[in-house]
Amino acid sequence: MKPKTLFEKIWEAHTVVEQADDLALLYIDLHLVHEVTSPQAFEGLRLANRTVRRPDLTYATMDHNVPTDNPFDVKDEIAGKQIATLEANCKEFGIELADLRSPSQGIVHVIGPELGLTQPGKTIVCGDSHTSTHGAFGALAFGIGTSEVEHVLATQCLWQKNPKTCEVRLVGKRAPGVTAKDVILGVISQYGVDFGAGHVVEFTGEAVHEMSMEARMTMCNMVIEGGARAGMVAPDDVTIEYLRGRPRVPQGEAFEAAAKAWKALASDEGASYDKVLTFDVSTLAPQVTWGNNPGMGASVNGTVPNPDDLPTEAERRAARQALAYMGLEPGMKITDIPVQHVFIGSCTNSRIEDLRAAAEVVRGRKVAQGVRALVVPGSKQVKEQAEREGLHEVFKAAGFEWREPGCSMCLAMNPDFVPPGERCASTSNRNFEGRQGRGARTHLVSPAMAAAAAIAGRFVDVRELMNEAAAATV
Ligand SMILES: CC(C)[C@H](C(=O)O)[C@@H](O)C(=O)O
Ligand code: SF4
Repeated sequence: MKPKTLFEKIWEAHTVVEQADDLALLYIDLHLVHEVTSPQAFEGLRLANRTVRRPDLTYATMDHNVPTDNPFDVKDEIAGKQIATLEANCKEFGIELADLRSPSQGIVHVIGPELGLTQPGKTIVCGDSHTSTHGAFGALAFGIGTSEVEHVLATQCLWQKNPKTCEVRLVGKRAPGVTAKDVILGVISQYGVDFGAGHVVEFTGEAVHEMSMEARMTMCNMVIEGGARAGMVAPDDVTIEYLRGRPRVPQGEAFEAAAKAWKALASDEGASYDKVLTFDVSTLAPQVTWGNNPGMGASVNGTVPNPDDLPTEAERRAARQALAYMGLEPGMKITDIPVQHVFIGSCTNSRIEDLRAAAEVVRGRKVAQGVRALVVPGSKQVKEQAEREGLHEVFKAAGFEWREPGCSMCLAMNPDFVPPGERCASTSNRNFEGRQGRGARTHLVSPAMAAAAAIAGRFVDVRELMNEAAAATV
């Protein structure tokens, strides 16, 4: 039998019918829904007098619009309407909803995995581009548009063009202080924001299998910023142990049987990909983006590039425009860039491990004068866990604000935003113009690097602070 990739196995198992021109009708195992991209989809169902085909495979939450200081105090009219509409739609169509009072509420890509809804081998969709996050479990997970949301609600199926496959082989061992966020930023900087266009990426190699599920999720979350359709990691023991005992996974014997099937999903020896890239993580330093796409990044101990040095006219033009927007000079040291805002949160980096890493850097230190720093846990469960571990006290004692779960400052769709011309060290995934507010200047970093920037008031190599901490404990 021809060896198959993880992607091919899932794709074939879910193809209901195929069309000659590379189109397949896929069965969808899990449909996640949030308040921003669902209202018209439900309206479409109503107008056509349709019901939701599989409410039991559909799960909704609210995250984008929720104010994270007081979730119940929604002042914005559109936000309030979208939240109320989701509530009404879930009731009308019989869909389970993690609403603002639910202990399960949080960012859609954080709660799917932690509830165990996300499982290896599933096809998972959501009207949201960062649905790729769930691929960390060896699922085929991708974002869809609102008309597709309606199609899946009505039929539980979706037409998809057969994508190509791309292996991103991670080689070497990461140095301490270099995180999954740095790896994915490094990959996108090296291979460009469209390296994955038309492809489903599978991360392979020891460096990814050594990673925790949280770290794998960070990588798969951001793979779409490299243009990919989805990201995946083959299920292994780390995957199985993360899922064991979660509320929505099979329990007991059934779990063991499922685990066996999940492990068999891994790409077969000798399976081939349409494209193979390798990335050496051993020489990587913590990354900081300086521009307006996630591929415009540099090592923290490097400099802002001089646009004149770039190879193509298009790159030179893009870099000039980015530097003008970002208010940066060519050749300046990354560590000379000051920050006024620090945001630790988003579906990229708001899980418990992210908060632990940031708290480790912050412990016993103070946020620099003039810096506003926010920690926004990705879900109620992350928040509770962090509070059980006392992380909130570490953050608050240092001068951070400790918030309720939501997308928050990741995008300016709720009251948390960065004012024009001000700069933010952000653990989110997009640094586009205006992403965190009109005129806001976003620098993407890991949670540890964001925490270090909060303490120093500028970008610093977090490894220096880690050494200090280590020295202090000897
Ligand atoms: C609002 C939503 C449609 C959007 C997305 O699809 O990604 C948002 O989550 C984002 O990160 O920009
Ligand atoms: S946290 Fe940011 S990237 Fe993630 S779903 Fe929310 S807005 Fe999109």
